Amino acid sequence: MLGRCAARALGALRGLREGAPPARSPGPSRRLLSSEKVSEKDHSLPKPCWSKDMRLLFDQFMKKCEDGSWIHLPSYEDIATQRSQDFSTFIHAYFPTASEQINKEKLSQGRIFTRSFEDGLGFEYVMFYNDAEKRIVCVFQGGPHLQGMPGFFHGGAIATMIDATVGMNAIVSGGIVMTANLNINFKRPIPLCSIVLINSQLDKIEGRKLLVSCNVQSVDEKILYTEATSLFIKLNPEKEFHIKELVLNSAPPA
Ligand SMILES: CCCCCCCCCC(=O)SCCNC(=O)CCNC(=O)[C@H](O)C(C)(C)COP(=O)(O)OP(=O)(O)OC[C@H]1O[C@@H](n2cnc3c(N)ncnc32)[C@H](O)[C@@H]1OP(=O)(O)O
Repeated sequence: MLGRCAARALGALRGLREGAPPARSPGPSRRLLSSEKVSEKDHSLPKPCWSKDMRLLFDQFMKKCEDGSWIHLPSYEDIATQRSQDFSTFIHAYFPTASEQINKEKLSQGRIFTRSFEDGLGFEYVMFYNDAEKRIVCVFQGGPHLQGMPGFFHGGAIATMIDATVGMNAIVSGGIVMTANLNINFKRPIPLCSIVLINSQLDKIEGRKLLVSCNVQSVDEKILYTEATSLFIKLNPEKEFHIKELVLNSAPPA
């Protein structure tokens, strides 16, 4: 019951952004003009580069969203710099010395790393959040530019997707957080261009610390590729930020 209420509340938050695609029936993304600096395209919706299996998994999870137990998380190229100035301001105020060293001219070109590749070549993924269970499942299809050893994914690419998934779980559960520690056991190499499931779970919150674990499995769950544990530190223990809303409605303004 509580879980459903939370899911409805999250769903309501989604609706705050004008033109946000509804959770149950995602619409097509608006075509970009070449002059636009930041794309409004929701990269977590089906694209031509998605394989049949990726599309099938997306449809299965969207079905699970229908009763509100799971929530589809949209994903854009930019979150902080365009959509929420106060988010950037907070982060820069938390790290004043590091902030001074940022090249402000380059800042406007900032993009979320996992969304900076051409469609199909890098990270294609979609995340679904279960509020009652504090879980995120990420369906990940890595492209050919993520190669490490010939024919397999680069370990750094896997680590990146793990960090993005457990990080999103920590953000949705705890607010503004940063990765303090990430431990990864690579148990089996992941064939290049395959689709895997990244299952993350919030294990514990201890004051400012959030512990999140995850595994990476084949779609049929027969192969356990990777296991990881992580520690996130909450930066805003007192200050309430609309970070959940920001994540769920993270499109830059039109
Ligand atoms: C929306 C799209 C986003 C998608 C998700 C993306 C997720 C990606 C997230 C990232 O990759 S973040 C980038 C990588 N991380 C960093 O650059 C963080 C660098 N580290 C820091 O800036 C600071 O160490 C940090 C902010 C994490 C903590 O510094 P603080 O000064 O705020 O906290 P402090 O050092 O006082 O530590 C608070 C508590 O955490 C504990 N702690 C901190 N770091 C720890 C550590 N590494 N291991 C164990 N414990 C640690 C520390 O001992 C202490 O425990 P107690 O409260 O019990 O005394």
